[in-house]
Amino acid sequence: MNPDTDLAPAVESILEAARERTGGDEVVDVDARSLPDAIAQAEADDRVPVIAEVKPTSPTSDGTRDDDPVELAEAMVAGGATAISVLTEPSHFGGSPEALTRIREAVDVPVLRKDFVLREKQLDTVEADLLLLIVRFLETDALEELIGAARERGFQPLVEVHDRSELEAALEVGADIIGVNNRDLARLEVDLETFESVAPHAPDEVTLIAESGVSSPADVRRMREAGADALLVGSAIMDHGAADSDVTENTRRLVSAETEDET
Ligand SMILES: O=P(O)(O)OC[C@@H](O)[C@@H](O)c1c[nH]c2ccccc12
Repeated sequence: MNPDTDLAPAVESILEAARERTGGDEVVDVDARSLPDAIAQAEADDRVPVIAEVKPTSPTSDGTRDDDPVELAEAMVAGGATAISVLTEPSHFGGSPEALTRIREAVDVPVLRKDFVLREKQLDTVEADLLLLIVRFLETDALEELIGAARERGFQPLVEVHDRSELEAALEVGADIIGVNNRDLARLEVDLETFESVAPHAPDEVTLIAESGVSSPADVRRMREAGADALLVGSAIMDHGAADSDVTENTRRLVSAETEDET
């Protein structure tokens, strides 16, 4: 959309690092686990569909968790997570493609690769079920090409938007899994109203995900009432400030937000 304008300094430096990174040489061929199927299964079990994120740290988190990523992912699945998101960005999020590969071997839910993908070459690093593409960083033509290239390799593209015009751009190029990021990439502030204002403009057949800033069962219910098919939650589950925080319990609390009346 407006590549590289008005971004927070941390985001600028992440993009700079991403431009330097290339993927592997072997074109991957993924047999993807379906996110819509996993969401339907969660709904059938009365679990709120939560995509729990393994994020060792971030530019906005108040600490770093150096737990084994596989143990974290398994703890999230034990808490009822529908899918796992894994940050593979190394410079600001403490992530790695290897961690994702190990997690995908260890769990049987869909796994999202969360990174700053700018070029097709970056797609060939690692097999994942879903691949994040961020509209903000990509011209429409590049977005369309990357969606095609991702699908050719078997990935389900999850296209991230932040406002209505980005949503229109995503729909125009055929995105069918769309995440609305409540965090803006200019000031890095979170506002759940972002999802509420964008969601009504998405057609029903799109799988719509509320991303970022969901920290309590009340937030979960608020996003679900606004039309979220699933929620993407990192910080509230990782709880970076508390190294011994129970990731399974943190996940379960959000997953059961519609069946237990905790606030
Ligand atoms: O930790 P939170 O506020 O629950 O947010 C998770 C996830 O939405 C966030 O990590 C995220 C959303 N879009 C991104 C793009 C790149 C890196 C990270 C992200």
